[in-house]
Amino acid sequence: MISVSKALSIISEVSYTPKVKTVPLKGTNGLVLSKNIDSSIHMPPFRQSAMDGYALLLHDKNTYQIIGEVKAGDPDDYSLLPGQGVRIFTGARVPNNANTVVIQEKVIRSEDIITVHGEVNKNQNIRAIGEQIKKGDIALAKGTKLSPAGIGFLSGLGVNEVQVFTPPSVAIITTGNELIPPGQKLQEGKIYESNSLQLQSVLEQSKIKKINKYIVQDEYESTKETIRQAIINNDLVLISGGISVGDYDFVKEALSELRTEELFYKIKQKPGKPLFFGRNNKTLIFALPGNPASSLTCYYIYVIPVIQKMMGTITSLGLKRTMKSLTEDFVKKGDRAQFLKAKTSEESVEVLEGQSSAMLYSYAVADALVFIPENINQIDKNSLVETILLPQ
Ligand SMILES: Nc1nc2c(c(=O)[nH]1)N[C@H]1C(S)=C(S)[C@@H](COP(=O)(O)OP(=O)(O)OC[C@H]3O[C@@H](n4cnc5c(N)ncnc54)[C@H](O)[C@@H]3O)O[C@H]1N2
Ligand code: MOO
Repeated sequence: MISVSKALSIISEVSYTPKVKTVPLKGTNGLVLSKNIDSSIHMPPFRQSAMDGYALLLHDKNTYQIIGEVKAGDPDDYSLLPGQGVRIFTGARVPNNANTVVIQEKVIRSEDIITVHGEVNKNQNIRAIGEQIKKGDIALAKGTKLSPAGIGFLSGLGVNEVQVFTPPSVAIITTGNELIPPGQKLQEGKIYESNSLQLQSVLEQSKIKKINKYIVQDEYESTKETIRQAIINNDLVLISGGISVGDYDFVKEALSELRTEELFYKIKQKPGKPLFFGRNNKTLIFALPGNPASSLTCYYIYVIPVIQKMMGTITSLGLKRTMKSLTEDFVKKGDRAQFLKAKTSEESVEVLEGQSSAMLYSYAVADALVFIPENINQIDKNSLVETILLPQ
C-alpha cells in the first residue's frame, strides 16, 4: 500500500502525448490550445472612438464647425481643417486627421457650431490602432485553456477555428451482479446502479464528450473481454467495482492477464483504498473502488489530474486546494489518510455527517473535501486544514 503523496507523484509523472485537432472555435470552452494563435489583424483595426461626441482637429479656440457625421460601421473619412470636427459615436472610425474626441456632455451645440467646455487633451477617447494587439503578435499561446473571454477575444480577431488538444475518449465499465438500472423494480439483494451516471456527470464537467459505457456481471471471462474491448477503443478506461479482494472481484486478475502495467494498487487512504492505476499500450486505466463515495473521491483526486494532462494542461494539475479553519474538533480513527466530505463558508470548513464510503447523502451537498494526512489523528476546532474545492 502506498501513501497519497506517492500516488499523486506517480500520477504527475505519467507520460501521455495528447492528440491534437483543428476544430471550430464554437464549443472549445475549457479546451487547451495546442499551438500559438497569431493575430492576423491589428485590434482595433482603425482608430476607434471610445465615446459618443465629436471628433475634432484642435485649434486655439473652443468653438468648432461640425461638417459631418460618422456612425459605427461607416467607412467614411473626413479631411478636417483646424477648428472643424464631425459628430461621432462609440466604436466609429475617427477621421484620420482628427486628434481628439470630446464627449457630448462637454459640448453645447447650436446648428453646426459647437462650443466645448472644460479641458480637452490630444488623443483623448481615441482607441489607437493595434492598442490591444498588433498584427502578427501572439494572441493566445499554446497551452492556454480557452475560457469564455478567450473565445470572445479570438472571435474579435476573426478567428473561427483553433487547434486544440482533443479530450480523451473514456470508457466507464460497471461491474456487479447486484446492480440494476434506476427505473426498474428493486428486487431483493439488488441495489440501483449509480456510479456510471455519477462518473459520466463528472466526466462531462471535465469537458469529456466521448463516453462509452459497458456493463459486466461478476464473471471472470466477460470482465476480461469487456476490459480488453474498452482498452482497444478508448484513451482512458474507468472501471467501477470488483477491484478489492473478494472471490468475485475479478478486475485485478483480468487486468494482469491483459498485460496491464501496474503503476499503483492500493493507497493508504479512506475512502478509496483499493484504487488501481495502470497502463495498457497507450490506454490509461483506473479501477475505482465500487463504493459510490470511494469511486467519486478517487475521481476527484487522481483521475482529474490525468484527464487534465490528457487534455494538454501541463501545470497546476488537480483541483484547487486552500486552507480553511475547521468548525469542530475532528478525531480520525485508523491510520489511513482521509478525504472528508465537507461544506465551506468564507473562512471555515465543516466536516459533514455520513463519511461512510457507501454514503452519498452528504456528498450530494458537499462542495469540498478536507484532507487529513495519515500521521494526524486529531485536529482541534479552528485549526487550518487543507481543503480541496470540488468543481461546481
Ligand atoms: N476483506 C476485505 N474486504 C474489503 C476490503 C479489504 O481491504 N479487505 N476493502 C474494502 C474497501 S476499502 C472498499 S472501497 C471496497 C471496494 O470493493 P470493490 O472495488 O471490489 O467494489 P465492489 O465490491 O464491487 O462494491 C463495493 C460496494 O459498492 C457498491 N457498488 C459497486 N458498484 C456500484 C455501482 N455501480 N453503483 C452503486 N453501488 C455500487 C457495491 O454494491 C458494494 O456495496 O471493498 C471493501 N472490502
Ligand atoms: O476505501 Mo474503501 O473506500 O474505505 O471503503
